[in-house]
Amino acid sequence: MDGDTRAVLGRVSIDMATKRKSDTLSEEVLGDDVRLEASLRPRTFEEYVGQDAVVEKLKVYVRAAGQRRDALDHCLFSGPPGLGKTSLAHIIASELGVGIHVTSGPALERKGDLAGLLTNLNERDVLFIDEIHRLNAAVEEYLYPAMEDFRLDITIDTGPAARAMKIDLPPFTLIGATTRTGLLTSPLRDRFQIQERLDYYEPKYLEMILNRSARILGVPLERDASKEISTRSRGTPRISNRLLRRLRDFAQVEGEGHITRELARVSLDRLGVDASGLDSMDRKILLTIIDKFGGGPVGVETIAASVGEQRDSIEDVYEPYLLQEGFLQRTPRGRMATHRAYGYFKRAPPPASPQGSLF
Ligand SMILES: Nc1ncnc2c1ncn2[C@@H]1O[C@H](COP(=O)(O)OP(=O)(O)OP(=O)(O)O)[C@@H](O)[C@H]1O
Ligand SMILES: [Mg+2]
Repeated sequence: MDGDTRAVLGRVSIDMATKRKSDTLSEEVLGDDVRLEASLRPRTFEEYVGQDAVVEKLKVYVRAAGQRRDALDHCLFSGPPGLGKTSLAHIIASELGVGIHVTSGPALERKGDLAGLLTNLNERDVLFIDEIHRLNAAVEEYLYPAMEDFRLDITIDTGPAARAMKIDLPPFTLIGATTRTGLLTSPLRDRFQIQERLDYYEPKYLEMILNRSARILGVPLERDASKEISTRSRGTPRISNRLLRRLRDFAQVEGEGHITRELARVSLDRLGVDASGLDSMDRKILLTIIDKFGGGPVGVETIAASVGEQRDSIEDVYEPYLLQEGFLQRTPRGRMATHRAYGYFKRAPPPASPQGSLF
Protein backbone atom coordinates (compact mmCIF):
# COMPACT_ATOMS: atom_id res chain seq x y z
CA MET A 1 0.00 0.00 0.00
CA ASP A 2 1.51 3.37 -0.96
CA GLY A 3 1.45 6.58 1.04
CA ASP A 4 -1.54 8.03 -0.79
CA THR A 5 -3.71 5.03 -0.14
CA ARG A 6 -2.70 4.99 3.49
CA ALA A 7 -3.59 8.66 3.78
CA VAL A 8 -7.03 8.06 2.29
CA LEU A 9 -7.68 5.04 4.43
CA GLY A 10 -6.47 6.92 7.47
CA ARG A 11 -9.09 9.55 6.81
CA VAL A 12 -11.67 6.90 6.25
CA SER A 13 -11.09 5.23 9.57
CA ILE A 14 -11.44 8.58 11.33
CA ASP A 15 -14.82 8.95 9.63
CA MET A 16 -15.76 5.52 10.85
CA ALA A 17 -14.70 6.26 14.40
CA THR A 18 -16.94 9.32 14.49
CA LYS A 19 -19.75 7.33 12.98
CA ARG A 20 -19.41 4.52 15.46
CA LYS A 21 -19.84 6.93 18.33
CA SER A 22 -23.22 8.06 17.00
CA ASP A 23 -24.30 4.46 16.37
CA THR A 24 -23.68 3.60 20.01
CA LEU A 25 -25.67 6.61 21.03
CA SER A 26 -28.75 5.53 19.12
CA GLU A 27 -28.43 2.02 20.53
CA GLU A 28 -28.39 3.43 24.03
CA VAL A 29 -31.54 5.40 23.32
CA LEU A 30 -33.30 2.33 21.94
CA GLY A 31 -31.96 0.33 24.88
CA ASP A 32 -34.26 -2.36 26.11
CA ASP A 33 -36.12 -3.03 22.88
CA VAL A 34 -32.91 -3.62 20.97
CA ARG A 35 -31.64 -6.04 23.57
CA LEU A 36 -34.93 -7.92 23.66
CA GLU A 37 -35.12 -8.09 19.90
CA ALA A 38 -31.59 -9.45 19.79
CA SER A 39 -32.40 -12.20 22.27
CA LEU A 40 -35.50 -13.27 20.33
CA ARG A 41 -33.90 -13.03 16.91
CA PRO A 42 -33.69 -16.39 15.11
CA ARG A 43 -30.05 -17.45 14.60
CA THR A 44 -30.36 -20.22 12.00
CA PHE A 45 -32.57 -21.07 9.05
CA GLU A 46 -34.15 -23.74 11.28
CA GLU A 47 -35.15 -21.16 13.87
CA TYR A 48 -36.46 -18.80 11.19
CA VAL A 49 -40.19 -19.50 11.02
CA GLY A 50 -42.28 -19.15 7.84
CA GLN A 51 -41.39 -17.43 4.54
CA ASP A 52 -40.78 -20.98 3.33
CA ALA A 53 -40.43 -20.24 -0.37
CA VAL A 54 -37.82 -17.56 0.26
CA VAL A 55 -35.90 -19.56 2.85
CA GLU A 56 -35.77 -22.72 0.72
CA LYS A 57 -34.21 -20.79 -2.15
CA LEU A 58 -31.74 -18.99 0.08
CA LYS A 59 -30.61 -22.28 1.62
CA VAL A 60 -29.73 -23.53 -1.85
CA TYR A 61 -27.86 -20.37 -2.81
CA VAL A 62 -25.94 -20.33 0.46
CA ARG A 63 -24.98 -23.98 0.17
CA ALA A 64 -23.93 -23.58 -3.48
CA ALA A 65 -21.78 -20.54 -2.74
CA GLY A 66 -20.24 -22.34 0.22
CA GLN A 67 -19.33 -25.39 -1.85
CA ARG A 68 -17.69 -23.20 -4.48
CA ARG A 69 -16.00 -21.12 -1.80
CA ASP A 70 -17.45 -18.09 -3.62
CA ALA A 71 -19.06 -15.04 -2.14
CA LEU A 72 -22.85 -15.35 -2.25
CA ASP A 73 -24.45 -13.10 -4.87
CA HIS A 74 -25.76 -9.77 -3.61
CA CYS A 75 -29.21 -10.02 -2.01
CA LEU A 76 -31.99 -7.47 -1.70
CA PHE A 77 -34.75 -8.08 0.84
CA SER A 78 -37.86 -5.96 0.82
CA GLY A 79 -41.01 -5.87 2.91
CA PRO A 80 -42.73 -3.94 5.68
CA PRO A 81 -40.88 -3.40 8.98
CA GLY A 82 -40.50 -6.24 11.45
CA LEU A 83 -40.91 -9.15 9.03
CA GLY A 84 -37.38 -10.48 9.44
CA LYS A 85 -35.09 -8.83 6.88
CA THR A 86 -32.31 -8.04 9.34
CA SER A 87 -32.66 -11.49 10.88
CA LEU A 88 -32.22 -13.12 7.47
CA ALA A 89 -29.05 -11.14 6.79
CA HIS A 90 -27.52 -12.31 10.07
CA ILE A 91 -28.57 -15.90 9.45
CA ILE A 92 -27.06 -15.90 5.96
CA ALA A 93 -23.72 -14.63 7.25
CA SER A 94 -23.70 -17.19 10.01
CA GLU A 95 -24.64 -20.07 7.69
CA LEU A 96 -21.93 -18.95 5.26
CA GLY A 97 -19.53 -18.92 8.19
CA VAL A 98 -18.40 -15.37 7.42
CA GLY A 99 -18.40 -12.03 9.21
CA ILE A 100 -21.20 -9.49 8.93
CA HIS A 101 -20.69 -5.73 8.90
CA VAL A 102 -23.83 -3.78 9.61
CA THR A 103 -24.68 -0.25 8.54
CA SER A 104 -27.59 1.68 7.11
CA GLY A 105 -28.32 4.03 4.23
CA PRO A 106 -28.61 7.17 6.35
CA ALA A 107 -25.42 6.34 8.31
CA LEU A 108 -23.33 6.34 5.13
CA GLU A 109 -23.20 10.07 4.65
CA ARG A 110 -19.96 10.29 2.68
CA LYS A 111 -18.08 8.11 0.24
CA GLY A 112 -15.39 7.73 2.89
CA ASP A 113 -17.86 6.03 5.23
CA LEU A 114 -18.51 3.37 2.63
CA ALA A 115 -14.85 3.07 1.66
CA GLY A 116 -13.94 2.45 5.28
CA LEU A 117 -16.41 -0.41 5.54
CA LEU A 118 -15.52 -1.96 2.19
CA THR A 119 -11.77 -1.94 2.76
CA ASN A 120 -12.24 -3.67 6.09
CA LEU A 121 -14.12 -6.63 4.63
CA ASN A 122 -12.60 -10.08 4.63
CA GLU A 123 -13.07 -12.43 1.72
CA ARG A 124 -16.75 -13.53 1.36
CA ASP A 125 -17.93 -11.34 4.24
CA VAL A 126 -21.45 -9.91 4.29
CA LEU A 127 -21.98 -6.16 4.24
CA PHE A 128 -25.52 -5.46 5.42
CA ILE A 129 -26.99 -2.08 4.50
CA ASP A 130 -30.34 -1.49 6.14
CA GLU A 131 -32.71 1.12 4.65
CA ILE A 132 -30.62 0.99 1.50
CA HIS A 133 -33.16 3.18 -0.31
CA ARG A 134 -31.93 6.07 1.83
CA LEU A 135 -28.36 6.05 0.49
CA ASN A 136 -27.45 9.39 -0.99
CA ALA A 137 -26.74 9.53 -4.72
CA ALA A 138 -22.96 10.07 -4.42
CA VAL A 139 -22.46 7.11 -2.08
CA GLU A 140 -24.77 4.96 -4.19
CA GLU A 141 -22.76 5.52 -7.35
CA TYR A 142 -19.62 4.69 -5.47
CA LEU A 143 -21.18 1.38 -4.58
CA TYR A 144 -21.78 0.29 -8.19
CA PRO A 145 -18.18 -0.74 -9.13
CA ALA A 146 -17.75 -2.27 -5.68
CA MET A 147 -20.79 -4.50 -6.25
CA GLU A 148 -20.02 -5.31 -9.85
CA ASP A 149 -16.24 -5.67 -10.03
CA PHE A 150 -15.21 -5.64 -6.35
CA ARG A 151 -13.33 -2.47 -7.05
CA LEU A 152 -13.30 0.94 -5.47
CA ASP A 153 -12.62 4.02 -7.58
CA ILE A 154 -11.30 6.82 -5.45
CA THR A 155 -10.04 10.26 -6.29
CA ILE A 156 -7.21 11.72 -4.29
CA ASP A 157 -6.87 15.48 -3.96
CA THR A 158 -8.97 17.97 -5.81
CA GLY A 159 -8.42 20.37 -8.69
CA PRO A 160 -5.46 19.89 -11.05
CA ALA A 161 -3.67 17.57 -8.61
CA ALA A 162 -6.60 15.13 -8.55
CA ARG A 163 -5.73 11.53 -9.39
CA ALA A 164 -7.95 8.52 -9.81
CA MET A 165 -7.04 5.35 -7.96
CA LYS A 166 -8.50 1.89 -7.94
CA ILE A 167 -8.49 -0.33 -4.90
CA ASP A 168 -9.28 -4.01 -5.29
CA LEU A 169 -11.73 -5.38 -2.79
CA PRO A 170 -12.16 -8.96 -1.66
CA PRO A 171 -15.25 -10.65 -3.13
CA PHE A 172 -18.09 -9.95 -0.69
CA THR A 173 -21.87 -10.14 -0.45
CA LEU A 174 -23.92 -7.01 -0.15
CA ILE A 175 -27.26 -7.58 1.55
CA GLY A 176 -29.62 -4.65 1.27
CA ALA A 177 -32.90 -4.25 3.13
CA THR A 178 -35.67 -1.88 2.18
CA THR A 179 -39.32 -1.43 2.97
CA ARG A 180 -40.19 -1.04 -0.70
CA THR A 181 -38.09 -1.99 -3.75
CA GLY A 182 -39.85 0.79 -5.66
CA LEU A 183 -37.82 3.28 -3.63
CA LEU A 184 -34.52 2.05 -5.08
CA THR A 185 -33.07 3.50 -8.26
CA SER A 186 -33.09 0.91 -10.99
CA PRO A 187 -29.27 0.85 -11.47
CA LEU A 188 -28.92 -0.11 -7.82
CA ARG A 189 -31.76 -2.60 -7.88
CA ASP A 190 -30.41 -4.28 -11.01
CA ARG A 191 -27.09 -5.00 -9.32
CA PHE A 192 -28.70 -7.38 -6.85
CA GLN A 193 -28.74 -10.84 -8.38
CA ILE A 194 -31.01 -12.19 -5.65
CA GLN A 195 -34.16 -10.23 -4.80
CA GLU A 196 -36.76 -11.50 -2.38
CA ARG A 197 -39.86 -9.97 -0.89
CA LEU A 198 -41.04 -10.92 2.58
CA ASP A 199 -44.78 -11.14 3.16
CA TYR A 200 -46.93 -10.80 6.22
CA TYR A 201 -47.03 -13.99 8.32
CA GLU A 202 -50.07 -16.18 8.67
CA PRO A 203 -51.28 -16.55 12.27
CA LYS A 204 -50.07 -20.20 12.49
CA TYR A 205 -46.48 -19.03 11.92
CA LEU A 206 -46.83 -16.20 14.40
CA GLU A 207 -48.04 -18.76 16.93
CA MET A 208 -44.85 -20.74 16.44
CA ILE A 209 -42.78 -17.57 16.87
CA LEU A 210 -44.74 -16.61 19.99
CA ASN A 211 -44.28 -20.03 21.54
CA ARG A 212 -40.55 -19.89 20.97
CA SER A 213 -40.32 -16.34 22.34
CA ALA A 214 -42.36 -17.29 25.42
CA ARG A 215 -39.93 -20.13 26.09
CA ILE A 216 -36.97 -17.78 25.80
CA LEU A 217 -38.61 -15.19 28.05
CA GLY A 218 -39.63 -17.91 30.50
CA VAL A 219 -43.31 -16.97 30.58
CA PRO A 220 -45.99 -19.68 30.38
CA LEU A 221 -48.24 -19.00 27.38
CA GLU A 222 -51.50 -20.91 26.92
CA ARG A 223 -52.22 -22.25 23.46
CA ASP A 224 -55.42 -20.24 23.06
CA ALA A 225 -53.64 -17.12 24.23
CA SER A 226 -50.95 -17.61 21.64
CA LYS A 227 -53.65 -17.97 18.99
CA GLU A 228 -55.32 -14.79 20.22
CA ILE A 229 -52.08 -12.77 20.02
CA SER A 230 -51.17 -14.23 16.63
CA THR A 231 -54.35 -12.97 14.97
CA ARG A 232 -53.87 -9.53 16.43
CA SER A 233 -50.25 -8.93 15.39
CA ARG A 234 -50.77 -7.41 11.93
CA GLY A 235 -48.98 -10.42 10.46
CA THR A 236 -45.71 -9.13 11.93
CA PRO A 237 -43.33 -11.11 14.18
CA ARG A 238 -41.91 -7.98 15.78
CA ILE A 239 -45.43 -6.95 16.85
CA SER A 240 -46.15 -10.47 18.17
CA ASN A 241 -43.03 -10.28 20.30
CA ARG A 242 -43.82 -6.78 21.51
CA LEU A 243 -47.37 -7.73 22.51
CA LEU A 244 -46.05 -10.84 24.24
CA ARG A 245 -43.79 -8.70 26.35
CA ARG A 246 -46.60 -6.36 27.38
CA LEU A 247 -48.79 -9.33 28.21
CA ARG A 248 -46.04 -10.80 30.34
CA ASP A 249 -46.21 -7.58 32.40
CA PHE A 250 -49.97 -7.83 32.81
CA ALA A 251 -49.72 -11.50 33.71
CA GLN A 252 -47.03 -10.80 36.29
CA VAL A 253 -48.76 -7.87 37.99
CA GLU A 254 -52.45 -8.58 37.57
CA GLY A 255 -52.59 -12.30 36.84
CA GLU A 256 -51.02 -15.49 38.09
CA GLY A 257 -47.85 -15.08 36.04
CA HIS A 258 -48.97 -17.06 33.04
CA ILE A 259 -50.72 -15.72 29.98
CA THR A 260 -54.22 -17.12 29.61
CA ARG A 261 -56.59 -16.47 26.73
CA GLU A 262 -58.77 -14.24 28.88
CA LEU A 263 -55.80 -12.22 30.08
CA ALA A 264 -54.60 -11.89 26.48
CA ARG A 265 -58.00 -10.76 25.26
CA VAL A 266 -58.54 -8.16 27.96
CA SER A 267 -54.98 -6.85 27.84
CA LEU A 268 -54.91 -6.58 24.06
CA ASP A 269 -58.14 -4.59 24.18
CA ARG A 270 -56.53 -2.30 26.72
CA LEU A 271 -53.53 -1.90 24.42
CA GLY A 272 -55.90 -0.73 21.69
CA VAL A 273 -55.25 -3.77 19.49
CA ASP A 274 -58.58 -5.07 18.26
CA ALA A 275 -59.72 -8.49 17.08
CA SER A 276 -58.76 -7.79 13.46
CA GLY A 277 -55.30 -6.75 14.55
CA LEU A 278 -55.85 -3.12 13.60
CA ASP A 279 -54.23 -0.59 15.88
CA SER A 280 -55.35 2.95 16.59
CA MET A 281 -53.48 4.47 13.63
CA ASP A 282 -55.00 1.92 11.23
CA ARG A 283 -58.45 2.87 12.49
CA LYS A 284 -57.66 6.57 12.33
CA ILE A 285 -56.59 6.27 8.70
CA LEU A 286 -59.72 4.38 7.70
CA LEU A 287 -62.05 6.67 9.62
CA THR A 288 -60.39 9.72 8.09
CA ILE A 289 -61.01 8.39 4.60
CA ILE A 290 -64.58 7.45 5.44
CA ASP A 291 -65.64 10.50 7.45
CA LYS A 292 -63.60 13.34 6.02
CA PHE A 293 -63.33 12.26 2.41
CA GLY A 294 -66.57 10.40 1.79
CA GLY A 295 -64.72 7.08 1.49
CA GLY A 296 -62.20 8.40 -1.04
CA PRO A 297 -60.50 8.45 -3.41
CA VAL A 298 -58.05 10.62 -1.53
CA GLY A 299 -54.31 11.09 -2.02
CA VAL A 300 -51.85 9.61 0.44
CA GLU A 301 -50.32 13.03 1.11
CA THR A 302 -53.72 14.34 2.23
CA ILE A 303 -54.30 11.29 4.43
CA ALA A 304 -50.88 11.74 6.02
CA ALA A 305 -51.56 15.41 6.80
CA SER A 306 -55.00 14.62 8.23
CA VAL A 307 -53.82 11.91 10.61
CA GLY A 308 -50.55 13.66 11.50
CA GLU A 309 -48.22 10.89 10.28
CA GLN A 310 -45.33 10.89 7.82
CA ARG A 311 -46.28 9.91 4.30
CA ASP A 312 -43.52 7.30 4.36
CA SER A 313 -44.86 5.49 7.37
CA ILE A 314 -48.36 5.51 5.93
CA GLU A 315 -47.00 3.87 2.79
CA ASP A 316 -44.49 1.51 4.44
CA VAL A 317 -46.20 0.50 7.66
CA TYR A 318 -49.94 1.02 7.60
CA GLU A 319 -51.12 0.85 4.03
CA PRO A 320 -49.60 -2.53 3.04
CA TYR A 321 -51.49 -4.31 5.81
CA LEU A 322 -54.76 -2.48 5.18
CA LEU A 323 -54.45 -3.32 1.49
CA GLN A 324 -53.67 -6.95 2.13
CA GLU A 325 -56.56 -7.33 4.55
CA GLY A 326 -58.94 -5.69 2.09
CA PHE A 327 -59.75 -2.57 4.13
CA LEU A 328 -58.22 -0.25 1.61
CA GLN A 329 -58.03 -0.06 -2.14
CA ARG A 330 -55.47 1.83 -4.17
CA THR A 331 -56.78 3.49 -7.31
CA PRO A 332 -55.09 5.87 -9.76
CA ARG A 333 -56.99 8.73 -8.12
CA GLY A 334 -56.08 7.84 -4.55
CA ARG A 335 -56.97 5.54 -1.67
CA MET A 336 -60.51 4.33 -1.07
CA ALA A 337 -62.17 2.63 1.89
CA THR A 338 -63.63 -0.75 0.87
CA HIS A 339 -66.94 -2.32 1.90
CA ARG A 340 -64.99 -4.32 4.44
CA ALA A 341 -63.80 -1.08 6.04
CA TYR A 342 -67.36 0.25 6.23
CA GLY A 343 -68.51 -3.08 7.67
CA TYR A 344 -65.76 -2.95 10.26
CA PHE A 345 -67.04 0.39 11.59
CA LYS A 346 -70.65 -0.79 11.21
CA ARG A 347 -71.32 1.92 8.65
CA ALA A 348 -73.29 1.70 5.42
CA PRO A 349 -71.08 2.30 2.37
CA PRO A 350 -72.04 5.23 0.15
CA PRO A 351 -74.33 4.12 -2.69
CA ALA A 352 -71.80 4.94 -5.39
CA SER A 353 -68.95 3.08 -3.71
CA PRO A 354 -67.26 0.72 -6.19
CA GLN A 355 -65.45 -2.58 -5.79
CA GLY A 356 -68.36 -4.12 -3.88
CA SER A 357 -67.94 -7.37 -5.72
CA LEU A 358 -64.34 -7.59 -4.60
CA PHE A 359 -65.02 -8.02 -0.92
N1 LIG B 1 -39.11 -15.61 10.59
C1 LIG B 1 -38.98 -15.27 11.87
N2 LIG B 1 -38.95 -16.21 12.82
C2 LIG B 1 -38.85 -15.86 14.12
N3 LIG B 1 -38.77 -14.60 14.56
C3 LIG B 1 -38.79 -13.63 13.67
C4 LIG B 1 -38.88 -13.90 12.28
N4 LIG B 1 -38.87 -12.74 11.62
C5 LIG B 1 -38.77 -11.77 12.53
N5 LIG B 1 -38.72 -12.30 13.78
C6 LIG B 1 -38.70 -11.54 15.02
O1 LIG B 1 -39.03 -10.20 14.73
C7 LIG B 1 -37.98 -9.32 15.11
C8 LIG B 1 -37.81 -8.29 14.04
O2 LIG B 1 -37.24 -8.87 12.89
P1 LIG B 1 -36.18 -8.09 12.00
O3 LIG B 1 -35.45 -7.09 12.82
O4 LIG B 1 -35.39 -9.09 11.29
O5 LIG B 1 -37.17 -7.34 11.01
P2 LIG B 1 -36.84 -6.34 9.83
O6 LIG B 1 -37.59 -6.84 8.65
O7 LIG B 1 -35.38 -6.17 9.69
O8 LIG B 1 -37.50 -4.98 10.31
P3 LIG B 1 -37.11 -3.45 9.93
O9 LIG B 1 -37.61 -3.23 8.52
O10 LIG B 1 -37.88 -2.63 10.92
O11 LIG B 1 -35.64 -3.33 10.08
C9 LIG B 1 -36.76 -10.22 15.31
O12 LIG B 1 -35.94 -9.77 16.35
C10 LIG B 1 -37.35 -11.55 15.68
O13 LIG B 1 -37.55 -11.60 17.06
MG1 LIG C 1 -34.20 -4.53 10.16
